[in-house]
Formats: sequence, structure tokens, C-alpha cells
Amino acid sequence: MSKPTIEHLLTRRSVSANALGEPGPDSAQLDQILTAAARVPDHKKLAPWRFILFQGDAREAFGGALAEICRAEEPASSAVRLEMEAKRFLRAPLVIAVVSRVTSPSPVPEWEQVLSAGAACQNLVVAASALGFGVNWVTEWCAYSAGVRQALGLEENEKVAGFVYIGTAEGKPDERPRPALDEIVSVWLPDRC
Ligand SMILES: Cc1cc2nc3c(=O)[nH]c(=O)nc-3n(C[C@H](O)[C@H](O)[C@H](O)COP(=O)(O)O)c2cc1C
Repeated sequence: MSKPTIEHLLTRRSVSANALGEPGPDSAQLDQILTAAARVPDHKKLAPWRFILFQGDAREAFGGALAEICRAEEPASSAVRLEMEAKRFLRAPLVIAVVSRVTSPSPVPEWEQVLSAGAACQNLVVAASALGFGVNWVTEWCAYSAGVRQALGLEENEKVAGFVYIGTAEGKPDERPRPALDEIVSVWLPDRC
């Protein structure tokens, strides 16, 4: 691993979707980001993920659908909430829905296919931030809504692994606490059997 890569992994931070402005990636950068996202460990080459891009006016159009779905699924939603939903995808110049798609039956367990979709999300995060963009991987209510599933055209075997917001960070996020290694790492010893 090159030094810049390890430095990036050791210092990278997510940036809130609310703090992402223009510009987003240009088409060459977007190609790199998506190519990196598709270059993840993938048992038996099933490609158990796909990507849906939201850019430009499509973000506002999808926001209109989100507001309608929110109104239908949560009829008590306030006007302020519906307005927020209408603007949800306008928080960043680019939103990428990462869709986990499980091939079944398959010799590859569903768990492994889902893990590969998580890896695709993280490669998106790492690639976009390596290019200098602010990135936020979120699910929010939209990832779990039946109405949003339908609006995205998901099949039965598909789930939203995340919505990855990408843009230019308006500020530098503070560091956040990380687990101490001695709390999450142990060394297996044969005499403990
Ligand atoms: C699958 C998944 C879903 C997430 N969904 C949300 C979410 O809906 N809202 C949120 O504020 N953060 C969510 N997060 C957390 C952020 O992506 C991010 O991890 C957190 O803000 C700190 O990020 P950092 O450690 O990369 O700086 C989610 C993380 C994962 C892995």
C-alpha cells in the first residue's frame, strides 16, 4: 500500500450531507469513482450490487417523489417535513444509490453478497474522498421505505445498501472518537482451547 493511501485511510472523515456543495465530480472523476466501487472482493464474480445516479434536475424530481411517498406512508407529516423531503437529494450535487442485489440460489451465501455491497459503498466513499470530495454514506428512512423501493425500481432480491452523497465539503469535520484497538482486537492463543 502506498503511503498516500494509508494516510488517506487513517485520516478520512465523512462530511454531513448538509455540508456538501458544488462542484461534484466531473464525468471522468465519476467514472473513476464508480470503477473503484465495482472493484471490490466479490465471491464468484456475481456483481451483487448496482448503482443508481441522481444528478442535476433529477434530484429535484426524485425529491418530489420522496415527498409524495412520505405523505402516503406517514400521513401526519408536517408541511416542513414534506418540504425537507422534497429537497433531500438536493443536499449534494451527486447522490448514488448503492443497491445490493442477491443472486439466489447461489453457492455464495447471501451474507457474503451483502458484505460485498457494503465494500462497494466503502470503495465509493474512499475513492470520492481521495479525489478531494466530501462524502456521506447514509440510509435514512428512504432506504427502508416500500414506496421508495418502488420508485427506485428495485426487484425482490434487491435492497438499498446506502445513499452516498458526494460534493465539495463546506468545512473540515472534527475528528470523532474511534474504538481503542485493545477493545476490538484479541490474539488467539492455543492454550485457550
Ligand atoms: C450502512 C450505513 C448507514 C448509515 N446511515 C446513516 C444515516 O442514515 N444517518 C447518519 O447520520 N449516518 C449514517 N451512517 C453513518 C455515516 O456514514 C458515517 O459513518 C458517520 O457519519 C461517521 O463517519 P466517518 O467515521 O466516516 O467519519 C451510516 C453508516 C453506514 C455504514
